[in-house]
Amino acid sequence: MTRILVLPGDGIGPEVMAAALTVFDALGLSVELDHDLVGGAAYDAEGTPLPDRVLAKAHAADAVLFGAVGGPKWDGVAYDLRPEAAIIGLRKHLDLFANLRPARVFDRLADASSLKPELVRGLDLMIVRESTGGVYFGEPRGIERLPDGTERGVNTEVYSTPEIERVARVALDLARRRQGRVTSVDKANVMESGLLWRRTVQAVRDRDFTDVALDHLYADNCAMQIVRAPKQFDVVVTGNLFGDILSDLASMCTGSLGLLPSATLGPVDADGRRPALYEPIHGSAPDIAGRGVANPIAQILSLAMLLRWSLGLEEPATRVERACEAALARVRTPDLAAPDLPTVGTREMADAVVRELGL
Ligand SMILES: NC(=O)C1=CN([C@@H]2O[C@H](COP(=O)(O)OP(=O)(O)OC[C@H]3O[C@@H](n4cnc5c(N)ncnc54)[C@H](O)[C@@H]3O)[C@@H](O)[C@H]2O)C=CC1
Ligand SMILES: CC(C)CC(=O)C(=O)O
Ligand SMILES: [Mg+2]
Repeated sequence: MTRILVLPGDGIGPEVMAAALTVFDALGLSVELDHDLVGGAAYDAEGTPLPDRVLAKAHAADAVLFGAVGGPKWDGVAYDLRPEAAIIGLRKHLDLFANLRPARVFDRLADASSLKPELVRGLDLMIVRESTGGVYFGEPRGIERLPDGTERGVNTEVYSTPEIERVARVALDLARRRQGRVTSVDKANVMESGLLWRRTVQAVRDRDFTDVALDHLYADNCAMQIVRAPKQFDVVVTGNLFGDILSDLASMCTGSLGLLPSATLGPVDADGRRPALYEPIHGSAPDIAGRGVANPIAQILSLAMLLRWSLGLEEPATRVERACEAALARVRTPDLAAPDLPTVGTREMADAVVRELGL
């Protein structure tokens, strides 16, 4: 039987996960769920944010549904034991190199964006973020004490040709099934890793994807362009750090960070299996955790991506997405509060989605 590993994590993670599972239950699919600890919850219980047991289950599962990890409680913990090491570790161990972060504006939510409705209405932007390399993983790293008693913090941005090629292929291939345009984002003007990024993406396009239009932007300009005219973009492909930042930025085109799901995909193996993890792009939101007010839509849409990408269940995936849009036309969590609509909590939002599933 198909098996999904469910890892709620910390802060609002368990709250939005419970909401997504309410929707999952309502679909009545014959899929087995296995729940386990990750992040700060696992660190507190077992002294490690990513127990070997959980990693083994993640390898064996058909897909992982992940909530969020982290929080101020663990600020003093060493990086390799911090809650965030769980998501970084899962990406690395499962070789989940392509993090797909779609920012779509639901018609009824165009007014909820921080930008003018006409700038965002109809927006369908796909950010493809490389997620197993770059400065989050590069060596050397650390904080060292210098002879004069001051300290120096070091992180290293590293990308190799194969790492860039494989994520470029994912982005170019996706564009083929969309509007046929990719924008590659780097800082080639000041960073050698960026120059290699730019040359390599261009070479992949020129060799195998001549039907796809490719252009290049510096990351600072791209951030400005996303706010100025987001609809100019189709697929954006970029490294780990820029993709992390630009996707949070893009979320506000849609109205809230609480709306953006993601899929993180690994390489397809000889048996046609592809490791994959699905999670909202937001974090554990400690400032609102425990109050039952978090927006669960990003987590629910992550479930929809899982159904489509890992289980091939296109129809239920589309049904969940449509139900989210319909529910948002009726009720809102506080992050998207509208004067003419009732403001509800996480659980009520999930119930509203279930009501719209049309089962
Ligand atoms: N993949 C993961 O597990 C991630 C973990 N983190 C971790 O999460 C913790 C908090 O990080 P922050 O910088 O505060 O980022 P965050 O994404 O958790 O929150 C940023 C802001 O957005 C709001 N927000 C986020 N999700 C929301 C939702 N579903 N509904 C309504 N409002 C929402 C929060 O209340 C907060 O004001 C840190 O420990 C960080 O390392 C951050 C990003 C991703
Ligand atoms: C722990 C961080 C790298 C997570 C994050 O901000 C993200 O993946 O968006
Ligand atoms: Mg982030």
